[in-house]
Amino acid sequence: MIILVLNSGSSSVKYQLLEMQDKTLLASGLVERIGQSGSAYKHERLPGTDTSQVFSNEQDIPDHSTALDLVVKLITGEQTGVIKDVSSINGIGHRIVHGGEDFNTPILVDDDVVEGIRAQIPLAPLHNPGGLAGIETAKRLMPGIPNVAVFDTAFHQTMPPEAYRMAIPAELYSELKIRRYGFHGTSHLYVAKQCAATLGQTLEQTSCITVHLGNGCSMAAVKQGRCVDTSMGLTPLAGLVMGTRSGDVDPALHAFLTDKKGYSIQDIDNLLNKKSGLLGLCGDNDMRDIHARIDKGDSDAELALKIFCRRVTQYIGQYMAILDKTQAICFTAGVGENDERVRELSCATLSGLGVVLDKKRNQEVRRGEICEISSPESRVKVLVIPTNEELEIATQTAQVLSSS
Ligand SMILES: Nc1ncnc2c1ncn2[C@@H]1O[C@H](COP(=O)(O)OP(=O)(O)O)[C@@H](O)[C@H]1O
Ligand SMILES: CC(=O)OP(=O)(O)O
Ligand SMILES: [Mg+2]
Repeated sequence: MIILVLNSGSSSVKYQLLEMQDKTLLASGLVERIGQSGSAYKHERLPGTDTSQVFSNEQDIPDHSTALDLVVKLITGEQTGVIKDVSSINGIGHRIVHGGEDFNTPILVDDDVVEGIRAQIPLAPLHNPGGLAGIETAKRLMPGIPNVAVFDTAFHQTMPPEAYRMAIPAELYSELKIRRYGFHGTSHLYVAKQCAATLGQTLEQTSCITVHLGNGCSMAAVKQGRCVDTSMGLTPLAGLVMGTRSGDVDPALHAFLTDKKGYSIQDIDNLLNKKSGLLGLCGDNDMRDIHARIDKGDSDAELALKIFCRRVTQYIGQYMAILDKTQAICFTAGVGENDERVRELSCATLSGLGVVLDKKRNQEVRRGEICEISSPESRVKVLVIPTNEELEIATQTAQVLSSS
């Protein structure tokens, strides 16, 4: 079975083509800056093999439809391709960020599902439109091939009401479904499964904290394989400090800013989503640039790093307090997998909770591999686990297709 996975963002499409029998990656790539200047693609054929070939180019890519057209050309092209034509594809798996309360499992896309995804756009304005564009374009360019939607929110649907309800008037939940949803669920689930395998047990036997630190950052408390709490909320703005998102702030900030600066709701939304986080604190949002500045003695960059890591520490403490027994803390995604300083600082004050990092192991993490970075006396294992949202989406897509 051949599955195409599309992870459509607001201005990018990441894709993977996989042969599911042995989970071989046939091709992968990224189309970025869609609709902006400097749009470009990077495509890799048979990644990680001797014959691997990388193709890239800067070219005009005005919209998602053009981007997907390009993806189809790349995977079927004479030089770049790995299949003759799209009829070899058995199914297309789409990452959809917000599924609300309606979707707690992956689902075959029909008109009702499309409408359900559209209905959540107000709660994920940066993310859901790209996902929908991916589905609509796939239907047009690859008619007859089934589409499956895999939701970021699905894994978190097992949270109990005491985790997902907010302390605001109850009718706002019944009328508008205002509650915590949580995101990056596909990544949290994949990492929890990998954690279980690393500990030599089933997912149902596994209680761990998954720490996804990428562009967007979130954490999940996983008890016996099920999510019981997570840091993002109604939208992907809540919780941890992120590249450009504030994470948790005092809710009174909105009224105060309107009063003092005359900001509109839109202004504040934009401020907290796009101009805050690490970027707002120090003017840079890529952790690598922040370290380079700290190394030159920049105190704004240092403070931004400290605030970022302190929030991670606080959430780890919170989640250890609600899990009966935390077996492991798992760092993942761009920052979590690659940034030893963030991992060290985030765990620095946790020894009282039985979490002790081994400095050397933490520095010697090998890219792309699962590594244990806690010291032998640590009561809680600390692991670095590379995430693979696309593989998890492909696996779930294949399961839906096999059972439909
Ligand atoms: N070597 C590294 N050290 C620190 N941070 C890194 C490193 N490599 C990548 N990153 C960070 O990872 C982030 C992207 O993470 P990723 O999980 O790919 O995000 P997304 O999937 O949301 O685009 C970048 O913003 C960058 O700050
Ligand atoms: C939901 C979310 O924040 O996704 P990303 O990290 O891809 O922006
Ligand atoms: Mg991501």
